[in-house]
Amino acid sequence: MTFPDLYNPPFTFRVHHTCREFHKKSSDFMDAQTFHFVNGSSPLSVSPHHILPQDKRPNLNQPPLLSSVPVIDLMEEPCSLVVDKISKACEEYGFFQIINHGVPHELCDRMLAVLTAFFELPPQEKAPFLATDQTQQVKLFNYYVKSDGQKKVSMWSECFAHPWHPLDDILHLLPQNPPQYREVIVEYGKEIYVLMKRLLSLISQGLGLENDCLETKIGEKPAFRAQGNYYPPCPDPELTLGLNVHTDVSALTIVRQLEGVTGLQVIKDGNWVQVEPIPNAFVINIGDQIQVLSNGRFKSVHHRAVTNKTRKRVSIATFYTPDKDTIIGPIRDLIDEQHPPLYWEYRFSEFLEEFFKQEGTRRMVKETFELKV
Ligand SMILES: O=C(O)CCC(=O)C(=O)O
Ligand SMILES: [Fe+2]
Repeated sequence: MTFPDLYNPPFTFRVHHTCREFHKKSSDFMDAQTFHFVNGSSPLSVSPHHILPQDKRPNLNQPPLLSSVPVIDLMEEPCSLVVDKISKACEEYGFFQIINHGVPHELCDRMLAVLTAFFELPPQEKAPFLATDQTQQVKLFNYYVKSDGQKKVSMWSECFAHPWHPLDDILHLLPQNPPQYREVIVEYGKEIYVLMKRLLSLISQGLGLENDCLETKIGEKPAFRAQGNYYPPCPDPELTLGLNVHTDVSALTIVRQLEGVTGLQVIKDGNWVQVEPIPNAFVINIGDQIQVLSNGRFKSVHHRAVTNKTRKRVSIATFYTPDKDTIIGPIRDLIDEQHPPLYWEYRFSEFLEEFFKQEGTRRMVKETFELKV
């Protein structure tokens, strides 16, 4: 791969100067934000605001990653076998991939295509979506890591978040360009909704609970948030990350990743394991809330996205998360003398408060709610 002769720095927007019309006056969040467009350019070197301190770099030269996460065929018979495999994967990896899930392949391709087209619009066209406060329904933003001295290092990615279902009330807030964006996310959201419910049922059964137990515990008004992630080729993948090491705050996450490009990695026994992009598969991961509900039996595992020199990567994560007023704690049926509760019961808003407090760090949110036994 050769890069263009000219050094072409990523486009930077200081939100409160450039997009005054989106400025919400009293927002501290706003003053702290500088957004870095990383698309559309292939710089010869990584600019300083993307360079991680030594101890936070990905260290890609480690020995090759030997295993990948389990791949589960949802059509396999009998269904009890599928339940057992999911249960084992949730205990051992916190991640698995599914095939034969019933969501049309071409719809998923279209979803990633419109997302890519959106990210590849000129910066000026994306500027109206730049995040100005945490509560914004539709927002374009970068994740960052706080390095020593609290300096913010942006990840080598752009993220675009908005609800994925139901969309009637917010459709007008979603991009008009590319023109198919709205219809595709509506269609995709409907399919993911069915799949999400099916997975929650299988995971409940894997815990030995009633089919609808997890769905009921997560509550009647779950939040359906989607996050598109765009990782352009990076001149020096050793210096930066696409997404910092994290666990998902959700109950459950369904990720679709572009075929043919690796990047997602998961911690397994202290090593980073690559989640191979398999044609027409979804990556499923347990979020913090199911870890707590299952009393620690199913794991919400640290993962990250690394970059590469030659190929862009795109993914969309659809999260299923409790409403802020929902009370979350270990499910009573999973507690007995051998399995004492490992977590306090909390209101989900308390969890979120802690989550935002730890912004920019390698978060340890659920650990804050651990009961010390
Ligand atoms: O790009 C990926 O595959 C990872 C996405 C992810 O972990 C997230 O959005 O939380
Ligand atoms: Fe994630």
